[in-house]
Parts: sequence; C-alpha cells; structure tokens
Amino acid sequence: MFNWLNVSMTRKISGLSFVLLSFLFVVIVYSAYQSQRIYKEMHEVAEIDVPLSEVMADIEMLQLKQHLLMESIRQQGDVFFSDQSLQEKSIEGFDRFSAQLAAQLDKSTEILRTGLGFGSIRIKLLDHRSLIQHINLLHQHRIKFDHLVDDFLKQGKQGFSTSWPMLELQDKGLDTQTDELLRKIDQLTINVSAAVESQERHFVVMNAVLGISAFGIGTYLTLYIIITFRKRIWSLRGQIESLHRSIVVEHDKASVNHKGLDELDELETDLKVLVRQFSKEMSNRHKVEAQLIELATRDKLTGAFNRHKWDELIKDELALANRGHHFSLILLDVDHFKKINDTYGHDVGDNVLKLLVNTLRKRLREIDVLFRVGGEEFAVLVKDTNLEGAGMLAEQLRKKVEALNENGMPPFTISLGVTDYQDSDDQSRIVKRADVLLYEAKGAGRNTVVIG
Ligand SMILES: Nc1nc2c(ncn2[C@@H]2O[C@H](COP(=O)(O)OP(=O)(O)OP(=O)(O)O)[C@@H](O)[C@H]2O)c(=O)[nH]1
Repeated sequence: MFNWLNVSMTRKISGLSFVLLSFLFVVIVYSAYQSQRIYKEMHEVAEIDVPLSEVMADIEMLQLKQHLLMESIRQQGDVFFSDQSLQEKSIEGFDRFSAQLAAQLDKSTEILRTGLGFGSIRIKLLDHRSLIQHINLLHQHRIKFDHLVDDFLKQGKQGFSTSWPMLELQDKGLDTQTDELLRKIDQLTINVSAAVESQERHFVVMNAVLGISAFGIGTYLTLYIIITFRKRIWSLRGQIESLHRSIVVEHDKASVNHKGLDELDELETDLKVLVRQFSKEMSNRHKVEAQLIELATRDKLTGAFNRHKWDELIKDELALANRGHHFSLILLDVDHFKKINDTYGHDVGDNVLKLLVNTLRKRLREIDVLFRVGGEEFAVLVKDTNLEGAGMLAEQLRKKVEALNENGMPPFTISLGVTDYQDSDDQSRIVKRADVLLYEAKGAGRNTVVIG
C-alpha cells in the first residue's frame, strides 16, 4: 500500500505542488466556466426580462387609456350617442385598445416561448403553461368585450341603461384579468432574476470554498517545505558540529554554528568551515604520514635508509634490472670499529658512523641510495652504473673517508666490496657476492676496494 510518510521529500513536495497546481487549474477552469455561464444566463434573462417589462408598461398604458375612455363615456351617459365625434373617437379608441392589447398579448406569448427555449431554469414549464392559459383567457375576455362594445353601440341611447352596465362589468373583468396577468408576469421576471442570483451566489460560495481549499493546500505545502527543510538543516548542522568537534583541537571548538542570513546560509558557512578543517587535517595527516614513513624507513642514528627499506628497494631494483636497467652494489664496512668503540667509547663510535654517512652522502648522486644494513655495515645502490663506474666511485669513497680529519674524531677507514647486476641475480646472490668481495677486501689488509 502507498505510504505517504515513507516517500522522499522531493516526491512529497512534487506531489503536493502537483495537487495544488491541479487544484488551482480546476478553480480557474471552474471560474471561467461559471462566469461564462452566468454571463449567458444574464444575457438570456435580459432577453426575457426587458421585453416583458416593456410589455407590462405598454399594457399598463393601454389600461390607463381604456380607463380614461370608459370614464369619459360614463360621464357623458346617454348624451354620448348625441355626440357624433365622441362616438367616432370612442370607437377608434376601443378598436385601438383591442388591437394593441391583442398585439401585446401575442408579444408576451412570443417572449415566453423564447424564454422556454432557454431552459427550465429561466421559465418553468408550469409557469409558462399557466401564463399562456391566462393570456388565452384574456384574449377571450377582450373578444367578448369587443362584442359588448358592438352591442352597446348598436343599441344606442335606448339600450344605454342596460348595455352600459354590462360593458362596464366586462371592462372591470378584463381589467382584473389584465392586472392578474401583469402580476404573474412580474412574478415571473422576479423568479427569473432570482434564479440567476442564486446561480451567482452558488458561484461565489463555490469559488470561496475552492479558494480556501487552495489556500489550505498552499499553506500546508509551504509549512511542510519550511519545517522539513529546517529539520533537515538542523539535523545536518548538528552532524556537522559533532564531526567538527571530533576533528578539531579544543580551542577551535566554537568555530561552527555560525549566524547567517538564513538557515541555508548558516549551513553553507558551517560546511565551508568543516571542509577547511578537513583539508587542514588532511594536510596535517599527510605530514604525519610522511614523518612516520621517514621514521619507519630511516636509521635513527645516521639518517641512512634502514634494512626494511633496503629489502624493499633492492627488490624493486632487481625487477627493473630484469627488464634491462643496470645497477651496481657496494657493500662497505668500517675497519676495526670495535677497536674505535673500545678506545674512544661508544658515543664516539656513534659519531664515527654519522660522520661516515655524511661523508658518503656528499659524494653520492641523488639517485644513489645509501642503507645501513648492519651495525657498522652499509650498502650503496648505484643506479644505472656498470661495474667499472661503481668501482671508481667506491675508490673515491674510500679515499674521502681515509682523508677525513675532523676535529675530535679518530681517523678511520672503510673496506668495500663492489659488484654489479648479473643475469638472473636475486637479492641473496648479489648480496652474497658483494659480501665475499668485502670479506676479500678485509683480508687484503682493509682500507681496500675489491671489485668483482
Ligand atoms: N658505537 C657503536 N658501535 C656499534 C654499533 N653497532 C655495532 N657496533 C659495534 O661494532 C663492532 C663491530 O665489530 P666487528 O664485527 O668485530 O668488526 P670490526 O671490529 O670492525 O672488525 P672488522 O670488521 O673485521 O674490521 C661491535 O663491537 C659492535 O658492538 C653502533 O650503532 N654504535
């Protein structure tokens, strides 16, 4: 099952943003659709409302004229029939009233039919039917009134007392029916407007609900992002701080948790400090490593490489020699060193060894490597040099040591055995050969170089 809590922060933020954007899209589409709909409805309502209001005003005007006409005849009484021009004007007035009322009623019927075409929201079918019935009834009343007008005119002065009350009664009925129709039409226009107003209210409420929901989602998203980021940043800064505390010395410990423009700025500064601290630590570590390597590979007394380094380098050199590089090996030993120790003391013996190494180093090239391989025994790896060259070097070294005349130091000499790499040599073979040569040099009276 989908578990919202376990998804990544990116997916959560993307998901919430998608929901928010979709929601806003729905709000926009809904608003556009509803606005369009309300505009259309208002337009349609105007097509019903305005002409019906006009019809009502016209009918009211007709009623007023009709009242005036009836009133003027009533006031004349049977004298009406003596006034020819009044009769003619009245006939004309009745005809006009009837024709115009019929026209207005037809117009109302047409408007109502149009309104019905806009759908039941504008004019309900029942209202429509009731109004059409009422209009038809009014037509019948109007026709009946026309007949009564004819009777009234035909009967003349003699029939005035009987025909006039009937005509007045019919006119009143017609008037009442017309008022009733006007009231119904008025109610209809109110209903039609109310339907649109209800739509507008609904639209406003829906928009408010959607807007508040979008605001809610937006607020949740914003708070979620802020809180999550702050939590993560605090946690990261905590980790950075403990990391920092674990790698720095005591007096530097307050150098994280900087104040900045915002959390990210502070995090960035903390990270920069940590990275700086790391690089400092790395460089210190490299120095310490170099010192350790130095300590592990050098002889403490003389500074020459030790036996451990010798074992390592001779193997490398033999491997190179197998691939065509040439090298020679000088083994040398201080003559009668025991005697020096015994005569001058152990400290002087130590100083003799140091002096010897310094003297040899001065003559050796950068690429040649000097090792202390025993108590007073040393080896020199003479790279890229054949036996003859190594022999000459050994002789020069012997002479230099022999010629030493250091203040407070006893004179001493060295014996040297020199050999070079020969095919299929290994460490023990080449060392053994040099050792034999050194032994020969000792046997030959010491302070001697033997090459072989
Ligand atoms: N002062 C001092 N003496 C050392 C050191 N290492 C070894 N020795 C001494 O060096 C002496 C070596 O003596 P031997 O092996 O008899 O050799 P030698 O006296 O030089 O005689 P030959 O080699 O035959 O000329 C020993 O007495 C060791 O105690 C050191 O680091 N310092």
